Amino acid sequence: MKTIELFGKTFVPYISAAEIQVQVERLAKEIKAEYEGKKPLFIAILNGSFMFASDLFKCLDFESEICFIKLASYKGTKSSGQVISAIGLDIDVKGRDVIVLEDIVDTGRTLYTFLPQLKNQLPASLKICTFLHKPEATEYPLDLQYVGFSIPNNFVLGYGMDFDGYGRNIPELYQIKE
Ligand SMILES: O=P(O)(O)OC[C@H]1O[C@H](OP(=O)(O)OP(=O)(O)O)[C@H](O)[C@@H]1O
Ligand SMILES: Nc1nc2[nH]cnc2c(=O)[nH]1
Repeated sequence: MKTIELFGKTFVPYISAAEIQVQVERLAKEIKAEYEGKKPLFIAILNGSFMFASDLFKCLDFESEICFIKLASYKGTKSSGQVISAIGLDIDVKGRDVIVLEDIVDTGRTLYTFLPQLKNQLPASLKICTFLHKPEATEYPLDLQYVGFSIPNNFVLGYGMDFDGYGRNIPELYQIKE
């Protein structure tokens, strides 16, 4: 793996594609042990999760469903603060065993704001599976049941994650060089 230059920033190799695959397979095994026979519904949050969701889903050799949604955030009224709405959630989640798929939990704000909306739709169960977690950066309390890697609070690039729109297609993970 070589160094990558993007918009004046330097990124250095961090986690190889082979190491990623090992953790994806480990997560798939853990999920299978808990969900086989339950026909779970995976809800992957676009854009960043597309590569992780694809790799994970390929490893799940039992009946499961997946859909991809986009979260749009906008300022609500003064009293309601930030509002996040889900675009593309066209499957009824009521009574379903739902697993939300994320590429990264950083501050935790995205999921902390969005999960109550999913809970309102009364899934049978609701868990989070995230490829990356930055524990030092997380300000919002979240129960993360499945985590690929816990990483330090440095900006990462690749494996679906971008810097100003670019770098999502890199099959391994890079870290910013400070
Ligand atoms: O825990 P948080 O601090 O809320 O950060 C995590 C969120 O940030 C990224 O999404 P982003 O908004 O960059 O959109 P993208 O997936 O389209 O790149 C990532 O995919 C998570 O959804
Ligand atoms: N690309 C990228 N997107 C993020 N979104 C939240 N944290 C990160 C990060 O470290 N890298």
